[in-house]
Amino acid sequence: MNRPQYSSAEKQDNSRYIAYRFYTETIEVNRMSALAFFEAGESFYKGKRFFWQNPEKTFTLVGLGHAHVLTGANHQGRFEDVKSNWQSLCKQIVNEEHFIEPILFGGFSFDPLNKSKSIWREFPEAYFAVPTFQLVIKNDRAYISIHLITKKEDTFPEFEALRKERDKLIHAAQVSEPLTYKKPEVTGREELKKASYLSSIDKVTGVIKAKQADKVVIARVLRLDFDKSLSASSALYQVSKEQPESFLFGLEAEEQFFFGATPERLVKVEDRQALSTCLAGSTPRGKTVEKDNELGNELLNDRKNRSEHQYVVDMISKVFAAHCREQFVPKKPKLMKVRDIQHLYTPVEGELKQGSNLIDLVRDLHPTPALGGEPRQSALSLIRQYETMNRGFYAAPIGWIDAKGDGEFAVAIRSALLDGKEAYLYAGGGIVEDSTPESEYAETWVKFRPMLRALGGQLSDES
Ligand SMILES: C=C(O[C@H]1C=CC=C(C(=O)O)[C@@H]1O)C(=O)O
Repeated sequence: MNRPQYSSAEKQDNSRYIAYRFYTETIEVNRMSALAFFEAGESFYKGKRFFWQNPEKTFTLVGLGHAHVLTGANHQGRFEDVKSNWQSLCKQIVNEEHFIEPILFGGFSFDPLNKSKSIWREFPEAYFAVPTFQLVIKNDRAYISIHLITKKEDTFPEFEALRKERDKLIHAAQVSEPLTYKKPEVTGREELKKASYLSSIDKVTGVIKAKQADKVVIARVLRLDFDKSLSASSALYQVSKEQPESFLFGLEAEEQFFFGATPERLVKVEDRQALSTCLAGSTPRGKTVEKDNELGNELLNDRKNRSEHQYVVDMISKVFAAHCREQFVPKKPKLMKVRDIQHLYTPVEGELKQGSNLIDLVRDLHPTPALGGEPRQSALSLIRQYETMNRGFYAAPIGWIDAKGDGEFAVAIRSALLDGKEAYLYAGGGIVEDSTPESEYAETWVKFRPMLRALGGQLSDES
């Protein structure tokens, strides 16, 4: 794979420093379908696109093409590298007056120290891009920015060509028929390493009983086969129809596409106000209002789920205490109800201290005990030992940061990796002392549902 390594905004070139220049130009356009804009990039920017929409639908982001890529293979410093390279790049922004900030979008892998065989061949430990064309829809208004990051002095012809290209993309997105795609046809399904998943739950509960850890999140993979390759646009279309109340995300890396509909915010920063969400402890939705409320109340009062949840609240509160001046943590969780599942949910808020930024929070929060466990390091080594797979970008931070430092990262759960005619779906759950393989297995079926619905897979009766 021929991908640039970490690139900093200033590099030594012929023994003198030549700075990158970061040109950005934004126009406001008539509101258009973000998916249609994503689709408009199919011919020329395939493999270099991303999509993001927050659950409130107040912020939608699409990127086409790469003005600059930051990737990483330096697991110890991957967060720092992304942070400092982005800050250096932002210092090179030429146009002081830009009413829409340029955005860096991407994610990190779950655990770079996991050396299990990986199907995530196009996704390095950190993979971020500044798009060439950036669509932002916020407050019901749409903006398209062109980004050009170059060392060249004379960029006028290049920029003119990009303006023409931008206008073609806008036109294509605006005049296209409303997107509709048929549900894909699943031709096969395999629960990968099911037996070892079930026995890992037994082993991990044993380790927890022996007091070597308090909580460990164990996940598994389901593979779906199709008769033809699915397009990234059709996958996003299906997921946006099926899961409107979650974060929707999609990240292309050459011919692989990682996408999902996650209810879990890792952290958001806006004007130095930080917000995180503790989400752990789950039960299915009931078929009737009465049953739904009954299940919800049971969850709120269930000792096992409350203890799983509390580990997350304690850890996130600790990280916020280190990075925020004041923090606000409600004493008791509430319920978050999404289409297929209800969770215990506690929001944590604070105001960033001088010197801390969004990427520092991402670095220190990942993985929370909702995806790793408690204590973190023991949980991670137990996951490496027992999970027998490589999570890639599943359960890891995915999101964006702008040139001002505002941004938002979600936890990439309820997600799948599309790879040609195959899709790999991921789901896991928090294991504590009294977890059982049967109930954990059933819970993973509930967590597979968002992606099964999107990809046309049969929902299991076991859930
Ligand atoms: C690991 C997953 O969910 C986590 C997030 C919310 C609730 C969870 C739970 O109840 O176990 C998990 O910690 C997943 O969806 O794959």
